[in-house]
Amino acid sequence: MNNVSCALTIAGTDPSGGAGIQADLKTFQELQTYGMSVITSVVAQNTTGVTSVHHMPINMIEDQLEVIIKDMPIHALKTGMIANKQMMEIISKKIEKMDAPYVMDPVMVATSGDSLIDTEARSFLREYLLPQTALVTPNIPEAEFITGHSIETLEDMKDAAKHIVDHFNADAALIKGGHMKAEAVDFLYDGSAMHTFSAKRINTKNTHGTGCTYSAAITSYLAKGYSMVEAVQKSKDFVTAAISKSFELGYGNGPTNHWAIRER
Ligand SMILES: Nc1ncnc2c1ncn2[C@@H]1O[C@H](COP(=O)(O)OP(=O)(O)O)[C@@H](O)[C@H]1O
Ligand SMILES: Cc1ncc(COP(=O)(O)OP(=O)(O)O)c(N)n1
Repeated sequence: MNNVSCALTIAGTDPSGGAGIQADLKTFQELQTYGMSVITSVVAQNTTGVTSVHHMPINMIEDQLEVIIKDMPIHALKTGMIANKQMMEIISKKIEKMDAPYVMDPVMVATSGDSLIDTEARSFLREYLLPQTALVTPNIPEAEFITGHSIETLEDMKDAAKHIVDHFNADAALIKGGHMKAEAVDFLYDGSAMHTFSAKRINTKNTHGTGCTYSAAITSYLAKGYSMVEAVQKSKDFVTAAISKSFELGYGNGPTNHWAIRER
């Protein structure tokens, strides 16, 4: 009987290696979790932006999911880029068959400003996928879209986390503060308590894939059996270290460094 923790990512690709499936699998490996992946879209992008996108046919997404469900243990899973409603419908159906905590990274716009999801899918994500989540991890713009409220202050962030849990039935919501000017502080509401995770803001442009890395780390720790609060705290430490040791690669927002913290 293997005692390895297995994590699944359902997301798009990033050939530059900083975000998407590539960032997720690097993070799973760094955190000693067996990583598996289902590709939703092939994205031609680098640290400066997105050139083109090819969406997988729905039957290809369904078949990738089915071959994993039939054969492999899934101890936790995450979703990243899911570009349209048809993809969300089939992914939602398959997640129902997985008895595992589901972390949603509601990827909508890349750091470069390029949109990664259509408007119909944004609404479907809110109405149908959110209630299936153990945790949703929006950044400020994504949380503003989900709640329909503007977020200017730390109190607004806390209100948004509570609103998402109370009104959209996510089990927990983690509002990430990278887009705020102050410290890098995030708020987790788990249905009963508000938890704060903060770190010094690091002066860098290398934040390509931070959200992907963060949600993949949380998925790893959940797969390993940590509680939600423990998983978020350990992942916050991981992503902060990754940003602080990020590489100067590319002419745009460079990638974070996934071997910043290695648990031995
Ligand atoms: N310059 C920074 N210094 C330290 N932490 C940061 C910085 N930018 C973002 N973070 C942290 O990285 C994580 C990702 O947040 P954010 O960048 O807001 O999400 P996304 O990458 O999805 O836009 C959060 O924990 C956030 O607080
Ligand atoms: C395929 C794919 N998924 C997600 C992203 C988002 O990455 P990035 O643009 O760096 O934004 P954060 O991870 O920091 O939220 C992407 N670009 N491509």
